[in-house]
Amino acid sequence: MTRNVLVIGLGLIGGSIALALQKAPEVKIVGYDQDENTAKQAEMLNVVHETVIAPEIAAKDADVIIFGTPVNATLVWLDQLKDWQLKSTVIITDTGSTKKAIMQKAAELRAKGITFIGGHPMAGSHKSGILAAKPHLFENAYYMLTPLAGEEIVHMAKLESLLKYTHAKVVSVSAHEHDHMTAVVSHFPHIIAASLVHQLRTEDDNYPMTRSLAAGGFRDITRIASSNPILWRDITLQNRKELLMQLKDWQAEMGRVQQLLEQGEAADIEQYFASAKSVRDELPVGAGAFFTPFDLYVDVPDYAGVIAEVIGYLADEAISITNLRIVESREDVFGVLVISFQTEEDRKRAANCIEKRAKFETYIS
Ligand SMILES: NC(=O)C1=CN([C@@H]2O[C@H](COP(=O)(O)OP(=O)(O)OC[C@H]3O[C@@H](n4cnc5c(N)ncnc54)[C@H](O)[C@@H]3O)[C@@H](O)[C@H]2O)C=CC1
Ligand SMILES: O=C(O)C(=O)Cc1ccc(O)cc1
Repeated sequence: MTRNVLVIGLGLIGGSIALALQKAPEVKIVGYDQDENTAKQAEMLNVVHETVIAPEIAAKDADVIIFGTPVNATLVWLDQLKDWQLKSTVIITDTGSTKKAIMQKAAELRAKGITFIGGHPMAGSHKSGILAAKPHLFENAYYMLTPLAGEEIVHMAKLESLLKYTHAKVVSVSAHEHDHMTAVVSHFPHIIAASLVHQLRTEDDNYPMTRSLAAGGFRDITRIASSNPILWRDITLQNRKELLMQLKDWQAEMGRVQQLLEQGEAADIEQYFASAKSVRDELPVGAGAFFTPFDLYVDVPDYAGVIAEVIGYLADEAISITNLRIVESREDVFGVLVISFQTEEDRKRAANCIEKRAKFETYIS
């Protein structure tokens, strides 16, 4: 029997979910986006099977409804859908980066007999919009569910039987655990990235050249400052309490750094970096990664056609790539070519192939 899925909000995440779920058998995916142009593109690019001009039109036939909207917009919809005509068996979920406020609304929905299970795929990018959507975005990433206490197992099973087509690792946590952990690894780092960019901007008057030197490390650590400001405004507002606690810890940490600098003890400063390095080096690779997990760095000399040469070797061995970019971190003759793969296996094969055939050094960041 056909499962009707309604996706509301067809940007990076809603679009990627819709594309991934098209691999499920007997699923019809209907989409809605408040932006008409996005809705048109969703149809043209076959991200969904069809679109509707108002979500309540498709909601009455939906077996599953998924919100891919910014978290404040989701709260507004959750209020409105209390008056929609819905199947008694419908499962409603979202993809939002915050969970506490959304699960408070879920409790109100439960009181009306409507099932809402919070969801958050821990994969994405600083890019937004439907054109950035891809079916494999969530592969190998954690997909957190935040059911209300006492949620029925059959409801969870129904949702999970669909989400398995994202090939993500589905785990359940409480809304509080969710908002605490994501504040640490995702939301607070966005604030730090934005603040570093603001700090760079203050250099413009006296040292305008500083910007041109912002390569390599600075670009890496501030990539997420290029994310959609509306999305991050809403996430920050909804997770304000956790973020204020993170900020307090950060200020204490900076106090520790200030002391290290004032004391100027080489061994203590080295230890500070060494202990951070050992924790960073032990972080799991590939699991729960936010961006392309399987990047391979290739040291390539600067001559015409070098990229085509490397890609040619990979094509010869039928190793498919998902992305390609140059990191402009060096001013000398060597650049760093970063090639992304879908799996660890592909990355290993590519490293062997490039080292053997091109004799260029490769490494993993
Ligand atoms: N960007 C990321 O990497 C990740 C984002 N998320 C969460 O996923 C959700 C969507 O984020 P993205 O896809 O990145 O954003 P996006 O900006 O790419 O897409 C959002 C879409 O929702 C539409 N929209 C906005 N307000 C709407 C409304 N009131 N009704 C209907 N449609 C509306 C927009 O037109 C747009 O197409 C957010 O809740 C975000 O917190 C979750 C994981 C990763
Ligand atoms: O691009 C990145 O590294 C991200 O941080 C993507 C991201 C954004 C929001 C989320 O809730 C989860 C992941």
